[in-house]
Amino acid sequence: MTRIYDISQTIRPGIPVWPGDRSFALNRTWNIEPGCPVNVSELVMSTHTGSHADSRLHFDEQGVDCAATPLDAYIGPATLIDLSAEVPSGGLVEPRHLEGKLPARVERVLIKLFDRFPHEGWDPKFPAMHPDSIQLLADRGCKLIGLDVPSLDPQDSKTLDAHFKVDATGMAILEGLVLDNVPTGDYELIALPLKIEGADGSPVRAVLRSIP
Ligand SMILES: Nc1ccccc1C(=O)C[C@H](N)C(=O)O
Ligand SMILES: [Zn+2]
Ligand SMILES: [Zn+2]
Repeated sequence: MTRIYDISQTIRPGIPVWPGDRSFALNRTWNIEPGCPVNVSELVMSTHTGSHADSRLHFDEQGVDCAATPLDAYIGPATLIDLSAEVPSGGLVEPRHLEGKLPARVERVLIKLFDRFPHEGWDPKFPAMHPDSIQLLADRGCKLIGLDVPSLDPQDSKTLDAHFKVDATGMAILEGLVLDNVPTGDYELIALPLKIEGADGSPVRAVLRSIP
């Protein structure tokens, strides 16, 4: 019997977003009433709201958008590890944190960095990735990195060292996952970005399916 773990944030009014970014809104544009058989709404949101995928366009003006991003990285075997006790607030995931926790080859890695996901708040000191850790993952064959924190890089980064190292290694990026209450181990990941032309990021409905 396989089990599905929903590792997605609930997109809702008031969902915490990157400081200064667009708040989420769901606005009703049509209402069921005489002469109108349907309710229809519009979404107003940052492309980096909640659990999302970055496209290369997010940090590279010449990068591909979500509509042109290859999908193979977003479906398939993934390994979830928990570094929330090892990496301090404001710290970086260093290669030494990964060496004892990952096999020699790994296709996709999800890393839990929050002790408890801050559903109602924003932690500006969220842990992030050292670029050398990205290289270590790439050397082990990794083609997707997923985190529970809002960015691969620290909130105050202006150089985006981890993003550019990911770019150089061709890895796909998921951020803002909710990895609480999921046992560490091996799963099938399904987390497809929407096919939005021109988008630098896209919300995903990310799930992990247990492997029988
Ligand atoms: N909304 C923003 C506005 C300005 C600067 C960064 C963001 C981010 O969301 C960070 C993004 N999630 C990232 O890929 O690191
Ligand atoms: Zn992002
Ligand atoms: Zn990012």
